[in-house]
Amino acid sequence: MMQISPLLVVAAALVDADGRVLLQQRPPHTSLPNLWEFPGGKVEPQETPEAALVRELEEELGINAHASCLAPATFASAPLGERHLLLLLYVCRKWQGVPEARHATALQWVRPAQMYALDMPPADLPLIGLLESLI
Ligand SMILES: Nc1nc2c([nH]c(=O)n2[C@@H]2O[C@H](COP(=O)(O)OP(=O)(O)OP(=O)(O)O)[C@@H](O)[C@H]2O)c(=O)[nH]1
Repeated sequence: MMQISPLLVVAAALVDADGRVLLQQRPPHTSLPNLWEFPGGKVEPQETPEAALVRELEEELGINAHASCLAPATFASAPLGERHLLLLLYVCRKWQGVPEARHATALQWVRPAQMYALDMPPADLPLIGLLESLI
C-alpha cells in the first residue's frame, strides 16, 4: 500500500482595518515559484500549530502576533507532490509591527474577491470563498 505522509502547514490571513488580507509572493527558486500565498509554514515536531504560526509570522514578516489572536478559520486538504498537504488557515486582526518581506519577493494587501485574479497555490483556491464571507 502506498504510504502518504501528511504535511501540516499553518498560515494566516492577516486582516487590516480596511478588510484587506496580506499575501506574500514566493521567491522564483522555490517550489510553487512566484505564487501568492498566505504567510506561514510547516509545523515542526513538538510544536503547537499556534506556536508555529507565531514563529513563522516573526521570521517571515517581522511582526508579533499573540497566539490568542489567531482565530481558526478553515483548512485545505490537497495533494502536494508525494505528500498530502493539510493547511490550517487562521484569521488574525491584531499584531504588533509593520509586516516586511523578509523571505518573500513582495507583499500586497488584497480583498478576498481580488484573489481570484492572482496566481495562488491550487490548495488555496477553496479558501478564498470562505474568506469572502468572513471578512
Ligand atoms: N505558507 C504557505 N504555504 C502554502 C500555502 N499554500 C500551499 O500550498 N502551501 C505549501 O505549504 C508548504 C509550506 O511550507 P513552507 O513555507 O515552510 O515551505 P517552503 O517554502 O520551505 O517550501 P519547500 O518545502 O519547498 O522548501 C509549501 O510546500 C507550500 O507550497 C499558503 O497559502 N501559505
